[in-house]
Amino acid sequence: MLSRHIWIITGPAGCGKSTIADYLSRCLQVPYVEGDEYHPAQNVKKMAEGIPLTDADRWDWLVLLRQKAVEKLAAGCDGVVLTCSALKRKYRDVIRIAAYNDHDVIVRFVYLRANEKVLLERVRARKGHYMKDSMVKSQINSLEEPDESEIDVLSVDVSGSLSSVQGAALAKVEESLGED
Ligand SMILES: Nc1ncnc2c1ncn2[C@@H]1O[C@H](COP(=O)(O)OP(=O)(O)OP(=O)(O)O)[C@@H](O)[C@H]1O
Ligand SMILES: O=C(O)[C@H](O)[C@@H](O)[C@H](O)[C@H](O)CO
Repeated sequence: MLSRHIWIITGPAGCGKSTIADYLSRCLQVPYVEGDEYHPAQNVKKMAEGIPLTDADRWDWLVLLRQKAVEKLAAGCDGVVLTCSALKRKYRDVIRIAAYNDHDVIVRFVYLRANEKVLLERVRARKGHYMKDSMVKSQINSLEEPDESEIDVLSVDVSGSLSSVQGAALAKVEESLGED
């Protein structure tokens, strides 16, 4: 059987996860699961009040996102694009379990790398979203950037224009598809 990919688009608030996930899912012609839609109401309420989530707040949500992605593959899709901040290594490990459970599944992270200044600019420019710029600091404090030991991570610098970031992300995904 052909391997099927979970492309998980990660990084802190404002790095462009939703924007890049939408683009990649259209290019790859696979469905897109928006992780933010699966936060329980109490998580959204906390974030909207400027209170960072804890590990305990995120745990069930991460397991649910893994399940949603696996369900798409089980339904016959060749792949799925999933957005999830996955700020810490142990959160990424929760998603990696999908590949341990089923060896036909390949998990690849696309980490959207941005400094605090870029994140603040993008969150401030965005209208009508519960995640305000006051949360960027806590996102960065929680972030454990993937290092070279996490060989399933494709890292993309997102400080450039949207079209350049889209191109760079797609190129890394296509290169990875060729290797897988
Ligand atoms: N490369 C880019 N250049 C300029 N603006 C961008 C770029 N990428 C994304 N944006 C804009 O930055 C804002 C944040 O992007 P987006 O909502 O996709 O981020 P996100 O990581 O999904 O955020 P969150 O985790 O808070 O939902 C949006 O207004 C988006 O249009
Ligand atoms: O783990 C987290 O703290 C959350 O997933 C956040 O990253 C938000 O979901 C996202 O930024 C919404 O704007």
